[in-house]
Amino acid sequence: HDKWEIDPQELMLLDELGSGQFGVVRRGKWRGSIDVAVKMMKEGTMSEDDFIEEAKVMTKLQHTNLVQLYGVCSKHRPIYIVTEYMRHGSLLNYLRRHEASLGGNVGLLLDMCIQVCKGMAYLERHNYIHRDLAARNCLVGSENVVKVADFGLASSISVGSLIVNLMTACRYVLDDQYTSSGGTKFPIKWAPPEVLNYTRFSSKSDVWAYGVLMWEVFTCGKMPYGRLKNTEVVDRVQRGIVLERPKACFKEVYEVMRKCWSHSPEERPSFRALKEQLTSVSQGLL
Ligand SMILES: COc1cc2c(cc1NS(C)(=O)=O)=CC1=C(NCc3c(C)cccc3C)N=NC=21
Repeated sequence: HDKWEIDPQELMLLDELGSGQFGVVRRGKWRGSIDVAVKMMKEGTMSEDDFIEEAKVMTKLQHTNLVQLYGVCSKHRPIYIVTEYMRHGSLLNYLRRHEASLGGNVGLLLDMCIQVCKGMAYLERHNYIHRDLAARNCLVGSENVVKVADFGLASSISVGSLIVNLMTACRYVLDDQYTSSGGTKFPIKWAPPEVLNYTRFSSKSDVWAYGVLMWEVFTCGKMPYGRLKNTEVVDRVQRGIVLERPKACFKEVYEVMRKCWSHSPEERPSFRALKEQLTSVSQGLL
């Protein structure tokens, strides 16, 4: 990926952007004026190949609703991945910080969902599975632009998705964001039955997670299933109990969420179909 190699001399690193969901990320300036975000590979937490793999996946995927890769600095350690800078940070933080102004604005909430849906429809079209879609893994830029990020685990369905499934499971073990004492804290609350039971990831398991993301958006960042323990959530999901309708969410939109939570993956709409449904609901609003 020499095409994607960035000269570290052209990068000026600024403040840290929180070492939360995305690992250690810092704001930066590239060639003096371009705002960027720089993710450093944490030594020893994940293999270098996985880190470079994430960058490789990002070089293949370009869409207005996917966080755009600018390049990598792989000639020194730690390795850097450089992307466009999203000034409002994660969608989850944005929703929680702006509940007052966003709460009543159903049109804006729906528009954010549609933007994520467009990014996911692009991944679906290119046969990539995200595997960890949630509001914490989306980023917000100027003018309420929302982009899907952290598709580091995305992989093409054709290429050994079983291996990636196993890797995914281990990543959740390795990555301290997902482990807690005693067992891995797999993002249970965004996982459909077939993932909970057989780690069978697909674009339709991404659709289930997208339904939960819609619920996060319309509740302005509430935790799905509140304080229920993971075991209780697994039990409910397997018994077909789904999240309740958020107050801010009117019936047509909730109906779309519910379809994303169909027990069998085949009954869930594709992202392509979701995009049509949600845009027509949104036009009905105007
Ligand atoms: C303003 O606040 C932020 C802004 C960003 C941000 C986090 C915050 N703050 S926080 C933690 O949400 O509170 C992460 C990024 C990012 N890309 C991340 C990225 C890189 C660099 C490499 C590979 C993959 C990915 C996803 N572009 N802009 C921002």
